Amino acid sequence: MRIDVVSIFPAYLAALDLSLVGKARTAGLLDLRVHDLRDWTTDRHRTVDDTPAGGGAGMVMRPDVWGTALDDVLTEGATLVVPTPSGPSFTQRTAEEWATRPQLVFACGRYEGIDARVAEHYRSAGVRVEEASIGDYVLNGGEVAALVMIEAVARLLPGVLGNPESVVEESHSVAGLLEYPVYTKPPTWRDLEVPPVLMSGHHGKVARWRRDQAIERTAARRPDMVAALDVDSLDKKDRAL
Ligand SMILES: COc1cccc(COC(=O)c2cn[nH]c2)c1
Repeated sequence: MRIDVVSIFPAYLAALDLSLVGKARTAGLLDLRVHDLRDWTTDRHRTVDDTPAGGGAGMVMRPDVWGTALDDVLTEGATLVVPTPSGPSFTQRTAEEWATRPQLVFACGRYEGIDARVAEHYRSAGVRVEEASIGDYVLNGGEVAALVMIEAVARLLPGVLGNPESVVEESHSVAGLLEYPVYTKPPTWRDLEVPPVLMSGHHGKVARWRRDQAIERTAARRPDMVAALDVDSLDKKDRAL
């Protein structure tokens, strides 16, 4: 998979050279390229923004500079991702879908955002354009959101994570449930005990306890997710436990 990030703060993306994503790059599993949007400016001041049409505070990123940059970066079958507070929520399902794409191009907006005609132009040119939000808050730019989404996608790529089982088991992957609480040694720590069932060696009981914990946690912390639960599939899995 190829991932490109276009930003006026390319240094922000240096974190991608570390750990998991860094290993995936050196192993050739991920072709990650970071670009400075200002490389596509033509004026002496390397201007990327201008005042908002219709007035109002702040600045808007110009369509012409973004257009020349994205024309150079987008390849056949690419998905253009625009991190923005006003996009649909990025979830584990989104990460799973994007992990199958040949190329993701992240357009990191700053200021008040990017001229809306950029997304409109590429959509009408047949490019898959996905505006995506990582949460209901406003950041100063899309770079941090791009880091979040790239990590969530990259770790799903075959060979990137040492231990593939841990991808399946974990939170938000099992039937839309939150993850159960985890424990390790020592069996007692500051008078707190590991739940005895986990020390029983009875795998069926452990699996059921974990399932029950995941359901309880989801109901307590994320009632919104309970509404979307596929109870039948839960039942089926429960009967198998
Ligand atoms: C492209 O237009 C804009 C405008 C304003 C801020 C940003 C940066 O993204 C976020 O703030 C964000 C992404 N998910 N949750 C918050 C982009």
